[in-house]
Amino acid sequence: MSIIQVENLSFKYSSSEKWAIHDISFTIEEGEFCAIIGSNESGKTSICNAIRGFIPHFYKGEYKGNVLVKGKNILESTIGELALEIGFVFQNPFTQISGVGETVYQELCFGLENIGFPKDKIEQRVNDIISITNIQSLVNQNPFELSGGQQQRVALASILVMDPDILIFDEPTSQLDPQSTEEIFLIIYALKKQGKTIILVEHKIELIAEYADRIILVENGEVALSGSTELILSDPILEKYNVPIPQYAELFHKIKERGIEVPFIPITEDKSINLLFSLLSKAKEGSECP
Ligand SMILES: Nc1ncnc2c1ncn2[C@@H]1O[C@H](COP(=O)(O)OP(=O)(O)OP(=O)(O)O)[C@@H](O)[C@H]1O
Repeated sequence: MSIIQVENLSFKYSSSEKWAIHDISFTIEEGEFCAIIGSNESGKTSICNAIRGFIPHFYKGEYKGNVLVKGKNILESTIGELALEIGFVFQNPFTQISGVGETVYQELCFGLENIGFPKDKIEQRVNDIISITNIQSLVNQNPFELSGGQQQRVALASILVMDPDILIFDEPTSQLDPQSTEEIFLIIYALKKQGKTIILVEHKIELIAEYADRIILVENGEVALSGSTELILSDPILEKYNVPIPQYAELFHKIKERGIEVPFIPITEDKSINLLFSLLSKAKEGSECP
């Protein structure tokens, strides 16, 4: 059974005339890293909100279809119950930090204390997450006095202490510099390796190319394309949806246009280098022929 099943889902916010999500269906498998891409206002955040249950529990409007998480319809769970299954990391870490504690450490303990997690196990859990998110040096600081990148790691840690099986990231690095962005992606990838199911909304196509297993491309509230990351991101059709193709794929399309035979279009640095070496050694062999 798929961990997430979205069946003929449509949603129109009560304040809007337009369907934000229009009759979409897809499934996400346990342990999969799925990126949701698409142009602005295409419906990416609304889909995440629907999986997390914010739609229709918090955002009201016209709702059709079903979202099942681990086989259970989200309409049968409260937002609080869904929080134990699905962690949601927002664009702006500031909104995510509760501020109940004066230090990062207290902030991280808060969620667990709130659900009555055994007191003797809190310390171990919190310390594990501090190490995964690499925030050892921040534990005694006030979370509101940290940089954006540090705050995002604390926000992420506060979600991870709850140990949800599914993690949704909605443009988690849009306000971060390249180094903090890379750090967040490395953490997300480590979580995937631990078996978490990851859903990521992100515009940074090179990072999606590097890390995601699968892509769902959304346009006007509908699923326009869905498939493996390599298949979707190597296809120039992406530009029709205002999504750039990765620079490596673009380069190899140009090489192909010049008449050089290219066996496949790579989307990552590693695969591009390997392919380049193989093309060069073929060319060398050809030139050495008598
Ligand atoms: N709270 C809301 N109330 C009313 N309409 C909304 C609300 N949130 C989103 N919408 C509308 O729903 C549609 C889809 O928006 P959504 O934010 O889901 O798209 P998105 O692809 O995540 O956009 P972006 O990339 O710009 O963040 C848009 O037309 C948007 O104006």
